[in-house]
Amino acid sequence: MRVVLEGVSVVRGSRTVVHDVSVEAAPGSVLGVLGTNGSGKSTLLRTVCRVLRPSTGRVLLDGDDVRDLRPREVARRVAVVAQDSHEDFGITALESVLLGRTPHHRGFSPDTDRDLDIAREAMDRVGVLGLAGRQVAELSGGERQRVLLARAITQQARVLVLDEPTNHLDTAHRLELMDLIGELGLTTLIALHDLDLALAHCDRVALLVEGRLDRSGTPAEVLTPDVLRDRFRVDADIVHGPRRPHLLLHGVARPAAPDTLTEGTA
Ligand SMILES: Nc1ncnc2c1ncn2[C@@H]1O[C@H](COP(=O)(O)OP(=O)(O)OP(=O)(O)O)[C@@H](O)[C@H]1O
Repeated sequence: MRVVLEGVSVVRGSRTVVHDVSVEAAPGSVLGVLGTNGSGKSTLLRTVCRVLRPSTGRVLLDGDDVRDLRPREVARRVAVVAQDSHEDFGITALESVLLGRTPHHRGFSPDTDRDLDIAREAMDRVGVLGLAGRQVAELSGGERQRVLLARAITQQARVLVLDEPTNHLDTAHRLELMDLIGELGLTTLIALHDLDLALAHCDRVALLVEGRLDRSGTPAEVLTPDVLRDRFRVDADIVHGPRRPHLLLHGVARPAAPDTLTEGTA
């Protein structure tokens, strides 16, 4: 499914926090949404699942404006793993994952054996089947994050929206999650702070700066040493390892010397 954002602006409170962003994710591709804290990544992603409405512009799912789709239809097309979700207390991990089947039910019909099979298979794929009977409230942050991913897979949507899904994960689970996203073959929009993961696992990336699209392209086109210094305040290089490119971080970029800053203004 193709996801197209056309001139999307979003107002939160009294401020416009996303300005006129146009970006596209091709069917089955992984689009990384990058930017420093507060640059508007979560806000932009929330327009795709219609949690937030653009004040101007539109979001198209295979050509259909999400505003014209009923909530159930949006949920059938788009699965979301939000940042630090605190829902689901008082239920088990399996019950939480089964909530992913809700858009496929009529009214309050009970879960079927097929729903259970789909949920268990997703949990197995994400490596959390062993947690099925545990209370969500008792899980670690990383375990809960993986349960939420299993729920998103259980939803069987063709678009996956992930807001910082690697936040709580240890190194191996981070890499496994990014590999799994690739294997799922869904159109994926993913907000990431880990630029090394973005470099290796995204087909394209969109860089937001203060709510505006600064640039987009392949990770190698966007994540150049100049952009890393100017937009992320880090000194870094891209190095090519045997299996994939890596971001080699040297440290925080030093601010430009005062004489450089005033150059040309005297
Ligand atoms: N409910 C709200 N009301 C007003 N402003 C908000 C609200 N939620 C977020 N903002 C502001 O919108 C801007 C973008 O926030 P957003 O959460 O989209 O950024 P982000 O890039 O996802 O940040 P982070 O990397 O820190 O998660 C920020 O300046 C934030 O303070």
